[in-house]
Amino acid sequence: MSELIPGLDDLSQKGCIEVSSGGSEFEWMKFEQRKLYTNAFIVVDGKILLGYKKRGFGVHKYNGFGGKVDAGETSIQAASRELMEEAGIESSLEHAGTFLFLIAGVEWAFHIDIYRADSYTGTPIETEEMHPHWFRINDEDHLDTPPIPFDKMWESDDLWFPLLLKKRNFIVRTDYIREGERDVLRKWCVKETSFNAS
Ligand SMILES: COc1nc(N)nc2c1ncn2[C@H]1C[C@H](O)[C@@H](COP(=O)(O)OP(=O)(O)OP(=O)(O)O)O1
Repeated sequence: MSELIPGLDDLSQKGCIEVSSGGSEFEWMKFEQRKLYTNAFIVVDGKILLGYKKRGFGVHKYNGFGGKVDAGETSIQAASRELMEEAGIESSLEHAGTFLFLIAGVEWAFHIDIYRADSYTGTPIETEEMHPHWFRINDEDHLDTPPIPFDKMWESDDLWFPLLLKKRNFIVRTDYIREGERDVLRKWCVKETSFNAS
C-alpha cells in the first residue's frame, strides 16, 4: 500500500492506486489551517474550456474557473457561482477530485474541490477575472484548436489532467516553494480513487 498523504482524508485513500509521486527526499510541509476553494472544468466534444487569469492569485496562467467557498455556501454552490461569475455559464457539475496545495510562505493550505462537466448552458464570455479559451484534448481531432497550454498552467496540472479527462476521480497533494518570482513544485502525490470510468 502507498504512503497516506497527510492532510487528506485517510478513508478516501483506502484502496487507491498511486499514479505518481515525487520529491520523496523532502518532508511534507506543515500547515495550521486550510481554506476551501473550487475549480471547475468544462469538457465538451473533445475540447476543454480554460480561463486565462487576468488578475490575482495565479495571474497569467490558464486554469479552470473557481475561487473561494464563501461562508454559508457548499462547495458545489461556490463552484457553480464562480463558473457564472468568471465565465458567464451554467453547468451541472460533478465532483472530480480533491486537491491539497501548499506553498511556502502562505500559512494556510488550499483545499480545492475540482469539478467537471460535459455540458453547459449559455455562452462563455470574458469577465473581469478570466478570459475563456477552448483547447483540444488530444491530437486526433480539432487540429484547428490549440493543445492544452501546460507551459502556461500550474506546473502540477499535467500530473492530474489525464485523470480529469478520463473521468477518473482522484486526490492530489502538491507542495510548492518560491524561487525568486517562480513557484516551483517540490513534492507531490497523485492517487486515483475510482476505477469505474465510463
Ligand atoms: C498548484 O496549485 C493550483 N493549481 C491549480 N490548477 N489551481 C489552483 C492552484 N492553487 C489555487 N488554484 C485555483 C483555485 C481557485 O480556482 C483559484 C484561486 O482562486 P482566487 O484566489 O481567484 O479566488 P476568488 O474567490 O475568485 O478571488 P477574488 O477574491 O480575487 O475574486 O486558483
